[in-house]
Amino acid sequence: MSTRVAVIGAAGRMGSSVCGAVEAADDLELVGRFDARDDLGDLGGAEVAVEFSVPDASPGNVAHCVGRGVHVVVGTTGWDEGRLATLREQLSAAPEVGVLVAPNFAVGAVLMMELARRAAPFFESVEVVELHHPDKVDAPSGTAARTADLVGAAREAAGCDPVPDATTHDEGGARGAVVHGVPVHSVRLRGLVAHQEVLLGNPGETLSIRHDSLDRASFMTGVVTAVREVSGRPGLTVGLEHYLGLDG
Ligand SMILES: NC(=O)C1=CN([C@@H]2O[C@H](COP(=O)(O)OP(=O)(O)OC[C@H]3O[C@@H](n4cnc5c(N)ncnc54)[C@H](O)[C@@H]3O)[C@@H](O)[C@H]2O)C=CC1
Ligand SMILES: O=C(O)C1=N[C@H](C(=O)O)C[C@H](O)C1
Repeated sequence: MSTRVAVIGAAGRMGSSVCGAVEAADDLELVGRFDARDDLGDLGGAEVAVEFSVPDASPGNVAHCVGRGVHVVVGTTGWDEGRLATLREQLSAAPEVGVLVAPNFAVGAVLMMELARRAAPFFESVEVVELHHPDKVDAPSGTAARTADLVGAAREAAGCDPVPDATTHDEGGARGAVVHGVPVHSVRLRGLVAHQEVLLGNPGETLSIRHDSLDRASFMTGVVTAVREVSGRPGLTVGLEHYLGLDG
């Protein structure tokens, strides 16, 4: 029996790739493609929805799915703590439904975040540089925000000092955004897809942890894995690492 899948944001860069990946999988059946202004209705009878739209629309779309008992795999950015708390409440009324919110579905990016989290307490300095195609509407990227959060929390738990920085004049914001005490810099450049480097420094040494998504194919294995597993993981999961056994 195939799993019936709907894609929300289906006309977009990610949504159209996901439609192709679902169609190519023998055990999945694409039953609905939805984009802006479409009525999600019964989601074409889907058991699982995949949501790659825009940050402002994603919470409403996910709530619609949860309200109809449809499991959801969410890749859209913008899921801050407030939005996640609201989703947890919605899920408490539908305890059988599984939702995965993952800032990045590329296996290498998940490993980059985990390596950065583990390395961060051993270094005085840490900064994140994310680089993306110029059609991206949000900055910093969801991956960079999540990385900085994980790194900041790990440093806090280890009792690290704040990253050293003598800057007193930065009228133009050249030192970037600061997320959980970690400077984050965003580059938008034609020709790029999705890239990130975590830079760590100590006296006399640096460590760079870099991941490059050269094609949206990099996200599809993670998305398809999540579609297959989400119904067996009720409640809210944040991060693909939990589906890959990297959370132990
Ligand atoms: N988690 C991950 O691994 C990845 C996440 N992303 C994120 O996924 C999101 C989408 O990225 P792209 O596909 O590159 O953007 P895109 O702009 O190509 O596609 C977004 C699509 O959503 C549609 N849309 C707008 N409002 C909608 C609504 N109310 N309901 C349904 N659809 C609506 C748009 O018409 C468009 O077709 C972004 O937040 C991006 O950061 C992107 C790549 C990987
Ligand atoms: O918009 C993109 O392209 C991407 N968005 C996600 C993010 O903001 O982290 C994941 C990946 O970086 C590609």
